[in-house]
Amino acid sequence: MSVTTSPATTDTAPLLRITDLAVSYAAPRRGTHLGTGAALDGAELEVRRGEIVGIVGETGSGKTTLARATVGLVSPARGTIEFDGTDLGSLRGRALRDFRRRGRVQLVFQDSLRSLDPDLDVAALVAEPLDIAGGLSAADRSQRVDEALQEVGLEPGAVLRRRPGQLSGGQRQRVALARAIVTRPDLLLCDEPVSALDVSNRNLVLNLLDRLRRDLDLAVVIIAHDLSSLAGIADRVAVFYRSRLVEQGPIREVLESPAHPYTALLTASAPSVTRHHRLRPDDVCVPVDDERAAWTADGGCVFAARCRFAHDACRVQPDVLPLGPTRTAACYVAGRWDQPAQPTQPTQPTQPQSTQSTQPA
Ligand SMILES: Nc1ncnc2c1ncn2[C@@H]1O[C@H](COP(=O)(O)OP(=O)(O)OP(=O)(O)O)[C@@H](O)[C@H]1O
Repeated sequence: MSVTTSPATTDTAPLLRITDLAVSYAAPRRGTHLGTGAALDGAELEVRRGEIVGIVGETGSGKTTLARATVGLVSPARGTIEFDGTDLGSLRGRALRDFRRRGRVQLVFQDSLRSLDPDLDVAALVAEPLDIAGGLSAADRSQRVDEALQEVGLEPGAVLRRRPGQLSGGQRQRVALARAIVTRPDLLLCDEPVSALDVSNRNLVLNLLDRLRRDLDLAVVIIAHDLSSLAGIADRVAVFYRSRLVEQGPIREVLESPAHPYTALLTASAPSVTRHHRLRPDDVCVPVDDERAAWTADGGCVFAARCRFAHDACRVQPDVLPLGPTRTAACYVAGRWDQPAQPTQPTQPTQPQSTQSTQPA
């Protein structure tokens, strides 16, 4: 697919600002800190109108939890989620109900076959969020449904009376998107929107998301397992590992010179999207080390067990530190893996060197 450039700039205020977000599905065990068993710990994210931000990380790293917390499906244990200047955690009662009803933030679930009610036809599925919002005449409601379907490239007459089981995977994903945009949201969170699709449908859906953010001035968050589905479409990327944000920045910079060893591992595992360096997984990873795995369990760096560059300092989880105006990483040796880690001090903010020059011998 075509490579896009960011229409959003960092000068504009973020539509979504997530700060120090922590979520735990189970109460922390006595005497342990939240990090032990937390689904998400200290997540940060900013998303602007017209911007696509990718969230990438391995299974269980907290990506879906971040999206679920943003739409209020799980409650944070700590941190704030600010949307268009409002702290969503401060909303109560009627204000909260009104916010949810308006559908300004929509989540497209990972599996459209399971998330769409199999007994409803497309007309009812797409109209449902409008019915929750209320206030539309039958004619307006039907017009909005038609418009949303056309916007995602579906001919209303051909699909309105079909049920999810009578649609192809690509069509179902489009219906899920039509349902999400029918309320004219400002922010769309898409959880693995293309992971169940074949390559041609993947590109169609990714291109569609790209067009929607432009046509509708949407802020879009795309959750993915792999960098390759984000490379051609996202403006920025946030990388998660084991409930932690380990790196974020403009996607081209992150791909060309990953600062965190885990990001480097991801890029090394996706050579099709990183023409610019010669990293191999073994350059950043070692077989899991039990001793350093224990560091993680005791509050150390979440990546220490696999990291070729782990150092004594990594017994303490590094904070997310700025590497430049638009880039952060949580690593004591971010992008400077050929230099010794500081035993007690985190690295000072610095631009990562190009990966070529940090290539381990
Ligand atoms: N409803 C739940 N109850 C208990 N634990 C949960 C629940 N949902 C997720 N978790 C746990 O929280 C952690 C983060 O899960 P999450 O689904 O957010 O990760 P993810 O990065 O989206 O994974 P995937 O890519 O597989 O969807 C995992 O350890 C997971 O097992």
